[in-house]
Amino acid sequence: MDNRIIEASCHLFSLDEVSEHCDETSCWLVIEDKVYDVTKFLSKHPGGNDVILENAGTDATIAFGDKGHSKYGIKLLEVYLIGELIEKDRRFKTSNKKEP
Ligand code: HEM
Repeated sequence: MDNRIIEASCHLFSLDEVSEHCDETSCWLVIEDKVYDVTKFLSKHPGGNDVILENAGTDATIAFGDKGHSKYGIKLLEVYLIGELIEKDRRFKTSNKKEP
């Protein structure tokens, strides 16, 4: 298990906080209640930065899932994981993490 991921998952954010990171200077996405900072990935995205920026600061679960990303694409998300949503903003309710 990757310690970096465990540590990153301890950070809890609200959707409001995520929504402040909505452009190329700071671009966060929510996918299945996890929060990703993909700012550094924008210029590397094979699908271009526009499609990510259109979803910047929002829950991009559907947008990401709709494009049929490969296993590699899904795995790559882990690199950009910074935390997860607070309980009240979760849609998937899969986390056991307690809020501080
Ligand atoms: C809402 C967000 C996103 C949208 C709408 C989106 C859309 C797309 C589209 C349309 C392609 C196809 C490009 C082509 O074939 O010309 C693509 C490819 C790809 N995307 Fe995304 N993407 C999103 C976020 C991400 C994120 C966050 C990652 C990883 C950190 C990622 C990783 C990849 C990879 C690796 C490919 C190449 C094909 C594959 O391996 O699946 N994408 N994306």
